[in-house]
Amino acid sequence: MGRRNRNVNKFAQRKRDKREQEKNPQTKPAEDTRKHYEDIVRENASFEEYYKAQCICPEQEWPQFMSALKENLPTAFRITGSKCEANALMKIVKSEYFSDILNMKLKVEGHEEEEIKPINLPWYPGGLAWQLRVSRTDIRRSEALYKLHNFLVAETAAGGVSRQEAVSMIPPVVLQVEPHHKVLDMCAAPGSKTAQLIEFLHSDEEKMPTGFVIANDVDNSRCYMLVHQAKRLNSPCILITNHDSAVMPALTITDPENPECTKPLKYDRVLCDVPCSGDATLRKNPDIWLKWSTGNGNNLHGIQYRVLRRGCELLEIGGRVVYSTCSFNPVENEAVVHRLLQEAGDSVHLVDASESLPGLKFKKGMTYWRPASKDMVFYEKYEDVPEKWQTVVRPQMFPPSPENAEKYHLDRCIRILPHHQDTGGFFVAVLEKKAPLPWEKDGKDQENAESTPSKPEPPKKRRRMGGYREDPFVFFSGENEDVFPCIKEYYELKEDFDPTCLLTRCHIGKKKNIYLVSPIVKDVVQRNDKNIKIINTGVKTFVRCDNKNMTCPFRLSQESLQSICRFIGAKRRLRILKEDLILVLQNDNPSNPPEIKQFSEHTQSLVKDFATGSCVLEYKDEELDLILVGWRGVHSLRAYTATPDTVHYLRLLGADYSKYDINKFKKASDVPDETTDVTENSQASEMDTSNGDSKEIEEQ
Ligand SMILES: C[S@@+](CC[C@H](N)C(=O)[O-])C[C@H]1O[C@@H](n2cnc3c(N)ncnc32)[C@H](O)[C@@H]1O
Repeated sequence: MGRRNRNVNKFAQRKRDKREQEKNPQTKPAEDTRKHYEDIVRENASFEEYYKAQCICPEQEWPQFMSALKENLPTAFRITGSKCEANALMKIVKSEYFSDILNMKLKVEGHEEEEIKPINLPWYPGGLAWQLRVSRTDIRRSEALYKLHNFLVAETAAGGVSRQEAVSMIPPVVLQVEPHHKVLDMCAAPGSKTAQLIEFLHSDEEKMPTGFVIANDVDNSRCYMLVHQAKRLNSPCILITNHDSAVMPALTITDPENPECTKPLKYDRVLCDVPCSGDATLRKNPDIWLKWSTGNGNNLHGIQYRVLRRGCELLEIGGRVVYSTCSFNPVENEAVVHRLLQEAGDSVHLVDASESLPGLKFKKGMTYWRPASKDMVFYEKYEDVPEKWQTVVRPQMFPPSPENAEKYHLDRCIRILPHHQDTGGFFVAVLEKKAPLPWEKDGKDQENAESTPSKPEPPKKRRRMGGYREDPFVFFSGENEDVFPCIKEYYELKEDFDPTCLLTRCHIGKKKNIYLVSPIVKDVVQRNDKNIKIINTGVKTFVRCDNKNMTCPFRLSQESLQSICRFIGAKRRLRILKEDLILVLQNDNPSNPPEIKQFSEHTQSLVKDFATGSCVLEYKDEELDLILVGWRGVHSLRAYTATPDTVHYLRLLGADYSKYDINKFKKASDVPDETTDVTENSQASEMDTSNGDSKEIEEQ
């Protein structure tokens, strides 16, 4: 897995906003909505009454709770990518960015001067996550912080940093994903937690994980946000599906002990980050102050329970489910967990996950609460609920009786309140499956059937599925697949490379892009693509490039270089010096690449007998181990990187990238001509986001 990314959906969003505005001039443009957010009065009497009555926070902390909730949310981010790149970036962050702002105070409109003070989140593995005491908007609007802002934007685009709310990072941490785990993310879009799951899956960088992540969402258009996330992380071990997870079909895989047979796919890890009222995100989404009502939580309890229940059914015995929401409401939280525990008997237990979150302040889960109807009447027991509310306030929403409360250990749930450590609020519960669920034991459940001989699928009625029809996933048949022999020869692919893990997205016609998946993902796709709508899988590996100076019609793509590099022979690899790598990166204009005579003697001698065409550029020192897609032209050598990646590598190499580091507060006339903005205002970076793919190959 590597880092990489594109800004395309931001660009596309702006286009959509513009089109929407043209169609419907009443629609407020995004900037207006932001202004409107600032005008919102951050108060809601029902919200206060409801949560005071639930005792969600100790009485003496109530003022701090409410005042934290009314503040804007601090910025948080994680450093991502391979271990050596993450370590190098961490050093740069601390020395170049944080040293500048450590004692800086920022005057934010309408507030006292604020210290920015970066805080390392003690509970995040590897110390890779940080929080700054200023909001995203404050960073964007402050000239004093323009370099930090540029850094965050460019590294987010390059995949070196992920901006994510601090508390939202918790569920993947407590899920404890390992490289061999089969993971299901049931409600995954837009995918910030999926990204973490993939990072944990790839924690052993030496090997391709034997596990995988299925990222699912019911909303077809939101599934494309997941595609964007997956592309950023370049993993061949992810599959994006589009289904209602409350009725997620049981998929099948080949039984490894009996390859002639299939068995039901059970997951080792399941994340249920369910749809919720979102009232713990009030700091980020102040419009919730305007529309908050008890009805929201009550209406969501049912779907939240069904998703969790299905998650537990699909879980392997011994496996772990994490249930999370960004809501404070016990009806959406403890009540859902309690309902599941009650029905599951001894087969599912709540786990105390606090040890895996050292230094995190939180409140233990509640064992008592009172559901309320929309008119703010609170009920002690279901029998008190008037008939007209009985379909809304359901019996399963009530807490356990005092004599039963202890056995469920609801206090093992974790509730984070905004004043605990100046974050958003959050709820998380970790459950383990100890035995089959009571309704799985009767043997009637087909999904639990043992290994069964695989037979050809009977023709099925094609279900109508939402959204566009996806292109097919067409796997290579093997060594003899028409284009494979020339690829194998040109890149000297090793014998252990399995060509059947390559696929294209068309049955007929010239193959254009060739994608790679891991063997287990191939198995899941091949066995199930008629049972579930698969939106996307595979990482772009070879791209058609019919070029007269290359004997193979396919060049490498940066996206899968981390996965495929170990199979590529010495014939197509160039280990160049630091100064030469800097030279290609600083001269990334495809129409004017550096000529071979400009390189060091070392590199010139390597290139002398090196055939023209696509290749791997390698650079290694005590700290860095970089691989980039390159192109050896007749007279030139260049890297095939998109602008954010170019900046990322120059930054890691300690080279000059000032031409990209624009101070947008300066007048255009003050900025030298050759500068190229890589911040979010730059159309250049947004368009040029395809890892160099959009740049035509020059040939001399
Ligand atoms: C809280 S968001 C998930 C956030 C996501 N896990 C992340 O970290 O970026 C809830 C998601 O659940 C999806 N959703 C709602 N009902 C669903 C269902 N029945 N099955 C699957 N997904 C559902 C929504 O479309 C939404 O994208």
